[in-house]
Amino acid sequence: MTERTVLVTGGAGYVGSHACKALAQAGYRPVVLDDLSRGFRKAVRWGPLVEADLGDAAAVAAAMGEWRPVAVMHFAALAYVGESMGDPGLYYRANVANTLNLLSAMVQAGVPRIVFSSTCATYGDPIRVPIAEDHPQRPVNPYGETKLAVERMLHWFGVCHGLGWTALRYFNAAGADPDGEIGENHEPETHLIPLAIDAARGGSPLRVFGTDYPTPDGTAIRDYIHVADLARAHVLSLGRLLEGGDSRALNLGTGTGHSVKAVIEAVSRRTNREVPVILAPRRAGDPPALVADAGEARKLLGWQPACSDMATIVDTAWRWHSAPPPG
Ligand SMILES: NC(=O)c1ccc[n+]([C@@H]2O[C@H](COP(=O)([O-])OP(=O)(O)OC[C@H]3O[C@@H](n4cnc5c(N)ncnc54)[C@H](O)[C@@H]3O)[C@@H](O)[C@H]2O)c1
Ligand SMILES: O=c1ccn([C@@H]2O[C@H](COP(=O)(O)OP(=O)(O)O[C@H]3O[C@H](CO)[C@@H](O)[C@H](O)[C@H]3O)[C@@H](O)[C@H]2O)c(=O)[nH]1
Repeated sequence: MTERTVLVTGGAGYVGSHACKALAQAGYRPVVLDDLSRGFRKAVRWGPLVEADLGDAAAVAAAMGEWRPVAVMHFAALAYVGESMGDPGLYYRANVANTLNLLSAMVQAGVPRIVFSSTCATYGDPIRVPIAEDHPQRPVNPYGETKLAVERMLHWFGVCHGLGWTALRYFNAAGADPDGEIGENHEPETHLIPLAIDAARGGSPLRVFGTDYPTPDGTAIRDYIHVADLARAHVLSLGRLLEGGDSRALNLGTGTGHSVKAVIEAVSRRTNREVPVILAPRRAGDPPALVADAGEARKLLGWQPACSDMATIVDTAWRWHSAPPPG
């Protein structure tokens, strides 16, 4: 076992690359395993890249044997709700079957701990807001269902193989590295804040999906959590597992909701530009309001969001989208 080495699947992607930076700053060596299908070679800056598909069980087992990590952080997944509704099989293969390859390789190599990217999409349409970890999990799309399947898989690998795990249920990841080294880069981009910024810069007008929600201004409410705060929570979760902390799921959010309209206003304020909008019908599968009760993460990890106020989220995202570093 190489004490400070952490295998980071999906470390060339948005959240994974920020976690690699936080790991390196905390003295770990992040080894990224990514097939670059939706990530970027230039985002792998804090350790080596193993270019491999998680679907290739032999390659995953070989990486585990070669690097002998003390733990795995598992970000690699497909993460578009709409895409999952069009091709659920794709999502079961990418998110469930591939994770089975990963967990099997971990058991075989004796790698005892994993921090997993789960999502508030495992809760489905909330019956209570803010949403705590004991809220019923009834996903309303295959994406959320596959993430829940992995949570159950982790449970049974824990019971049967002694695997230690933390499933971090993120709410809406947003923002960019405050130093401007990395940021959000999805192709196609479907997320609200980058699309609002693009609209402010003269791109396509932003479509506001739904103005008839039962919310104060009629638009949907989400809990936006800065990607650097997410990254820090991963490092704290890893530390907790290394110290023998129990296996569990934790919500990561701020506890404060922002409507689509409020986000647009924040982008407009920061950029000093108008955000052209088109009012559009609701997007299928979008609940009216998702807000986290993240009290457990605060208590167990000693974690506090530090840069998740909307002005900082938009400021870091705007700086990244205005001046991505070359290379
Ligand atoms: N972005 C959010 O708001 C959000 C919210 C909740 C949960 N999550 C979860 O967090 C994780 C990261 O999300 P993201 O926004 O950074 O996504 P992303 O698409 O930016 O990153 C995913 C990375 O995984 C890699 N990958 C995908 N399939 C692979 C495979 N078969 N083999 C190897 N690598 C593969 C991609 O190349 C990419 O680099 C995902 O598991 C996602 O479900 C994201
Ligand atoms: O062009 C757009 C895009 C989004 N929205 C709205 O903005 C809000 C946020 O949408 P988006 O940024 O697409 O995030 P979510 O659909 O909430 O999903 C994200 O957050 C989930 C957890 O909440 C994760 O599981 C997903 O992976 C991640 O994509 C929603 O109300 C959307 O309807 C618009 O009005 N117009």
